[in-house]
Amino acid sequence: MELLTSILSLPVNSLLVFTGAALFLWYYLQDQLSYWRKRGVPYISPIKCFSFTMAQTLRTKSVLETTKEMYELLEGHSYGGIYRLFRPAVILRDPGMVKEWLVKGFPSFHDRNSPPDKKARNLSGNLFTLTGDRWHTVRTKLAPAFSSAKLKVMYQTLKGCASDVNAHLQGLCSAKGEVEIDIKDLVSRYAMDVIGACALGIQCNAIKDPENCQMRKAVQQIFRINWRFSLQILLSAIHPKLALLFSLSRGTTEVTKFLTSVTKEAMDVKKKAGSSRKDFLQIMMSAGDTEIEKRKLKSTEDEDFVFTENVITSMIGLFLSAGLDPVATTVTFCLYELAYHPEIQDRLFQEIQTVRNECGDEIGFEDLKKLQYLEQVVNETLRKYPPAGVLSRKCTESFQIPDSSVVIEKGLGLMIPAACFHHDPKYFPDPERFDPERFSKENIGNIVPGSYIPFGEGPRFCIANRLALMDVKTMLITLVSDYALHPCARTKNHFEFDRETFTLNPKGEVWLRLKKRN
Ligand code: HEM
Repeated sequence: MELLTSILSLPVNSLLVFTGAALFLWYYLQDQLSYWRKRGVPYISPIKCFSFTMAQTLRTKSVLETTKEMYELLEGHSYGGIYRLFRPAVILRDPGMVKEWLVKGFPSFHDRNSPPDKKARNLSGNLFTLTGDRWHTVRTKLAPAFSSAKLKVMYQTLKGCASDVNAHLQGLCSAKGEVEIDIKDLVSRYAMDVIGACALGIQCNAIKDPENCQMRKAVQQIFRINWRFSLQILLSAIHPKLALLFSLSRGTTEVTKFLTSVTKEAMDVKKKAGSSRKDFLQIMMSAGDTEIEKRKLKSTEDEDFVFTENVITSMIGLFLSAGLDPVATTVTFCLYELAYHPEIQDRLFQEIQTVRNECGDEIGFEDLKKLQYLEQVVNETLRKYPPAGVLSRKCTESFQIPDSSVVIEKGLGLMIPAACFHHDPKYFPDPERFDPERFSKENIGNIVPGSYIPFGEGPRFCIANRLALMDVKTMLITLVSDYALHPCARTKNHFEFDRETFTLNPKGEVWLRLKKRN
């Protein structure tokens, strides 16, 4: 009543403007929210979608949980329409279509949904978020950093970190021959040392001196869903550029400052010392120099210059965070499953022993290929616990859905629910069972194409998938070779997942008993 009285007391001009704005908003919302109904596409109601968006923003549900609900609501359809607040988007439900859309249809789904920030502020200008030609330039320059020759060199770094872990565990086990340990913490420290060396060429000492490892504390923040990130998602659902207007992005100011100063320091050291180490930072610095030379740019301030310090820092932030959490959680989930499946653990141990005996104790880079069962165990871990369970794209060029008259319009978002495929009994019977046999030589051919995509699909698949697998495998070999893994009194018999992380993460500590093998 009070509102009505105040509206009626407004001057006529204001009333007209107010009514016009209200009518426009009403028409706009009506139009937007009937988008899928008008096109005859199966869809989830705007109200239901609104509840999902709010649950994600308030973190009462994770992105994965809401995606699973959407997947179930669209049962029986190959794809469906959803709404991110007022903006229509599409969810792909048929794995058979993944290649068609992400590989053949790449020009139409070239970019991710992240709002483009040309200045790459606040860790926002990395390969994951870059769009168009800038993404292409950076991806092309960085691809050789993951060649077999480069991986072989990195393998030595990984082995060096493995010896540190071994020495650390030997110390812990010296009294009783066994130790109860938060394996998530141990593995994350191991992963930090590896990626610090590969990305920046520095020693993080997370195994030897975890308390003073500022780097791990900072990098762990990057994949955390803080209020800035939730707000960014909400604002970009209203309009992609709104989030930029408020200069919001994943990194907090402190993390950005910390990484900017560490990266700058490492760059200065390299410039002075003329380092020949081919870590990721060195590769990007050289790419920047070549770019300036080739394009005869006067300065790095040129607005088309790609490898700016902001882009390099953002890339370092991405490499460090991707090398830390997804790798560490994959190893943690795997060790946990092995502790509960002694028969799988024994078979894996036997395989490692056989290969070790064949190659004179030290498993070399080329020998990794011989560990077929290890490959199956890792694949099954990534099926059951995919670190990045939902892939996203943005429609960059209108796309006609094959064998249909429906056209996906430029600007619409696309979601590919990888984790839902991995857990759908239609593609993986009894999906909660940990069963590496699904990936045996006999069975792997039966996997429905597109239903197993832990590293994504198409030209934007994970650039570092081979490094990630090598990293995960080396950690598993190190631990399984010398220690038998068991649950202990502090081990929880099921996982609760952390809703505040961008990637799949077990909430809290993961305790196991490690018993030294003879
Ligand atoms: C087990 C570990 C990892 C998993 C499961 C994983 C998974 C993924 C997935 C699903 C994507 C999105 C792919 C798509 O949209 O199609 C991705 C992208 C990416 N990942 Fe990984 N990743 C892992 C480790 C790493 C590591 C260690 C690095 C770097 C050192 C890394 C760097 C990247 C980059 C740069 C992209 C963006 C690629 C582009 O858009 O061109 N990832 N990753």
